[in-house]
Order: sequence, then C-alpha cells, then structure tokens
Amino acid sequence: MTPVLQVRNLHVDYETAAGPVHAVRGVDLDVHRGELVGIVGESGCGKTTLAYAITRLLRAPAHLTAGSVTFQGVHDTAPVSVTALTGSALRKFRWDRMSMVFQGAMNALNPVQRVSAQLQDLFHAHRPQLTKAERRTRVGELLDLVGLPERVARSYPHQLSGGMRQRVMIAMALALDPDVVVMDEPTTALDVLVQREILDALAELRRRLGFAVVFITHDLSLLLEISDRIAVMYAGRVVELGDSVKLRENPRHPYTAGLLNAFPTLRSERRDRHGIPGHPPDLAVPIAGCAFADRCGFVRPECTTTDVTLRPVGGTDVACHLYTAERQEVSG
Ligand SMILES: Nc1ncnc2c1ncn2[C@@H]1O[C@H](COP(=O)(O)OP(=O)(O)OP(=O)(O)O)[C@@H](O)[C@H]1O
Repeated sequence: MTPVLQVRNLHVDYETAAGPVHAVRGVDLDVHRGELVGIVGESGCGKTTLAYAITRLLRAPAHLTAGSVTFQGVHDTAPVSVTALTGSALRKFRWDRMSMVFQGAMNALNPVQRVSAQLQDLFHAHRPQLTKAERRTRVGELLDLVGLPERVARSYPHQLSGGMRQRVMIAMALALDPDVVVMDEPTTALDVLVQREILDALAELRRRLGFAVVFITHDLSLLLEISDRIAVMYAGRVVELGDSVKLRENPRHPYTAGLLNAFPTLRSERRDRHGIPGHPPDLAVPIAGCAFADRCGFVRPECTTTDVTLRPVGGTDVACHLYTAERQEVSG
C-alpha cells in the first residue's frame, strides 16, 4: 500500500553568520496509514527541524536545501507534493490533511480567548460552509472525543491544567480529521500520570479514527511502548529504522544499542544505566564518514573516512559499516 507520507533525501540548513549548520542531512522515511512512527535521538540531532520541514513550518534562518515530502491520504487519487505547496493550497493542506502538536503547544493557546472560540476559528477557516450552530456542535463532539467535559469550551486556557490544555491541542489537531498528526514532545512538559492518560487517549483515538502519527521524543523507553516503528536519529540522519519490537530485542546500530542501555524500560530489570560517552558532532563542520565514529566502540578504519547510508539488515534498515563489512565477508 502507498505510504501516506514519503520523505526523501531531506536536507535542512540553518544559515548562520559563521556558515551553514547542517541540521538535517538526508532523511528518508515512509509513514504508512494508521501507523505510529517514533523518531528518537539526543537533543540537537535534528528531530524538531525534521518535523518543521515535514509540516512546511520552517522559517529563516532554516532552509530546505534538498529533498521532497510526498503525501497521499485516503481521499487522494494522486500524490500531493508537500514541498511544492504554496499559498492557500498549503494553508488548506495544513490542519486538514496533516496537523501538528508541538513542544509546549499547550502554551500556544490564545490566553484571552475561550477554548470554544479557538476551536470554532479552525472550523470557520477550513469549513466555511458550517453554520454557527454546527460549529458549536462540532466543538462539543471534539472535546468529548479527547475526554474533556463540556464546560471546558467556556473556559479560558489559564483555567485549565496543563494536561487539559494539551488535550485541547490534540482536539485541535484532530478537528478536521487529518491523515497524519506530527507530534513533537507532546507530553514532555506533563507529569508522568497525566502523560500516561494522554498517551492512552491517543492510542484509543488512533484505533477509532485511523490517523497516522509521527511522534518525536528523546525518550526511547516511551517510544518502545507506543510505536509500531522507530527511526533513530543521530547528527541529522536516521541511522536505524525498524519495527519497535525488533529494535528493542536486536538493536543493530551501536548508537541504538547505546540509547537502549541509557534508558530503563518498564519491563527491564533494575541495573546501572550508562549514558553514551562523548558528544554529538558540530553540525556546522562537514562530517567525513559516520558521524557516530568517534563515540563508537566498534569503530573501523572506514568509519572515519567513508559515508554510510541506510541499508536493509535482517528486516531493519541500518546505516553502519559493521554490516557493510559483514556483507562483503559473507559474499566474498
Ligand atoms: N536558529 C538556529 N540557528 C542555528 N542552528 C540551529 C538553530 N536552531 C537549531 N539549530 C541547530 O540545528 C540542530 C538541530 O536542532 P533541533 O532543534 O532540530 O534538534 P532536536 O533533536 O529537536 O533537539 P531538542 O530535542 O533539543 O529539541 C542543532 O545542532 C541545533 O543547534
């Protein structure tokens, strides 16, 4: 089946006085209908930049320098080139077909407008044919959908808890029945219990409505629980992409293994956890070979000289010379 979202060779630079910072360096990613794809990596690896590039929200000094994003929703007979959309076509596409819940989104609600007015504005802009009464009914249905009581419609954002505000943002993201919702750290600012409630609500909504989610976080243990597939990002690239169960049981990239070791999972035994020594590279400096080479316990000579991109290894896609060498040894 055609993926709902296809990201190909995406590159994003930030132009700075000292030269370009290569924040996203050639990302390929497919998202299938209804699936939850997690994107994980340390701070600064380019997750948010990728999310903004996919949703066409990049603003200067960020620039898309190469690549494409293609979308094909349930009702599309032909693929939509998201990277080529402009003006009203782009405004109509956003929220309607692909929506976003960003980091700290709950603080993005307008403080002087009641929740119902903010949700109604969205219908007003995207569904102008609806009457006022119909818009009001939709708002009630939406709040109910995300588990909020009716009175929330009449509330101002400051009268709601963080968890309730984040549910309002999720309601907004789902208002127009999109095929894809991109979520960047949607629960990070919330306490663990509220986080759990929101994730459970999200899982239930996905079952009922069938939208796909791109879920971005630095928390691998969370992604292992909720994702169908996981993309591990390092220094602006996806270095491993695969089924989340396979990735947990048999991580292929040494960075993925390091991340797994750094995060406790709910089911894992209590034992010492180790961070990955060293730091990610400076993305303002061109990278020769594998960006993880200087932190990798399995480094080989070619790792510091020769670039390596994703290739299939045992049902997972991995960008690592360990496997290119093994393949040569096997075939040779
Ligand atoms: N305005 C900017 N100017 C220059 N460089 C930037 C700018 N914004 C981000 N960057 C750089 O781009 C890279 C990717 O940043 P990005 O915020 O996408 O990473 P991230 O993985 O989402 O991090 P976090 O988890 O901390 O949000 C980083 O190296 C960052 O320093």
